[in-house]
Amino acid sequence: MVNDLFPFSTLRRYAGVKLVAWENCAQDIPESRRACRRSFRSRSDIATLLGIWDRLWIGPSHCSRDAGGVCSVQHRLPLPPGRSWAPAPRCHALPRTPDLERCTMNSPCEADPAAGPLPNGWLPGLPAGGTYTIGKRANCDIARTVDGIDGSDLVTVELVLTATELTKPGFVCDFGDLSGFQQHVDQVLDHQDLDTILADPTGAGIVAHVRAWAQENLPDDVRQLLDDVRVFTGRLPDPAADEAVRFRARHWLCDLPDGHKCGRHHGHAYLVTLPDPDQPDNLLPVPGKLREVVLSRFHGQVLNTVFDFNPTSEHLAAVLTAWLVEQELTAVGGRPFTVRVSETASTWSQFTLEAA
Ligand SMILES: Nc1nc2c(c(=O)[nH]1)N=C([C@H](O)[C@H](O)COP(=O)(O)OP(=O)(O)OP(=O)(O)O)CN2
Repeated sequence: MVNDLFPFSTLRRYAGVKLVAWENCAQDIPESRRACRRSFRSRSDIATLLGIWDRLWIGPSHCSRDAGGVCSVQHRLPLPPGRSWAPAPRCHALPRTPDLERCTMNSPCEADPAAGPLPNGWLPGLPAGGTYTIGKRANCDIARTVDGIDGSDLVTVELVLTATELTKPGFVCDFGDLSGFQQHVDQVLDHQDLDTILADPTGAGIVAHVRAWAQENLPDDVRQLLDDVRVFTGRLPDPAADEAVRFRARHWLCDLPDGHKCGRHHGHAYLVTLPDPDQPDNLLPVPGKLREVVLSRFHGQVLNTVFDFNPTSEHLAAVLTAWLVEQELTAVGGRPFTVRVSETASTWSQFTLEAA
């Protein structure tokens, strides 16, 4: 009967990969809220799974066969009459699983013989004291006159927010809370002649305009975190090769409102840089050991399986800062590095350890 509902041939397709399932998730089972994660790998595991199949939720939402490390069945099992499915557990802390099969974005899971023990001290955990800073950028193409000369250009406006305590796990505030900023720049400044819109169309005038908008329009709790408004003129240069580590990885974020796009399983082309603590617009060369650890441990991975915390860019910046300290790698003057992690062209997060 079980085989009719969920043919063994279907299961066999997954026999070589790690199968993740959550037990006790059916709505009519009292302990369903305690989503209990189980892994099934071998044929005999799958026999066990068949034995308890009607108590399983097998999750389609976050993992896929090529997801990197954790793979799960893509469809729900049919239920016997009278049983109903609970909603999929949206977020679950997966344990750190360094020895999982490593999957690249383009190839199916296969064991990586080179994946030895994790580098010494990895992961150090999240540091206790320090400052988290996030930035959200919006671009506008503008015409203007500055000192009687044409000053038309591409202008990037950046909101900078700072916190020493994260409000929700991993967030200074959700970048989504700043979406009104992007809309304002798009609607009011972008593709406009600023001479007709602002009393002062220079960088200082744009900063004053955006600061006033932010004071009036950001949600109260977000406004309190606003530290700076910055304006850059012209195309921003790409960091030099030795000043950045680029990696691609997948994740989903917990503690976001229902329907938020970042709660879905998605991926980013990440950029890790080390701003000079004295001159944040200058980047320091990335130590080879940091490059190595980021590429070997993050690239092509599902970050939720690498960390046992919400893999926001703030958290990534913080653990990398802590790791550099643990490795005794320091910035100019022997000070701890500040690490910046950027998920998208318009967002970044960085962490600076509290001065000892
Ligand atoms: N404080 C944080 N908030 C969010 C993070 C984060 O790491 N820290 N991450 C995300 C998502 O992963 C998302 O992909 C990036 O955020 P988003 O604002 O949506 O950035 P975009 O560049 O895609 O901006 P759009 O204005 O939506 O184009 C969410 N929040």
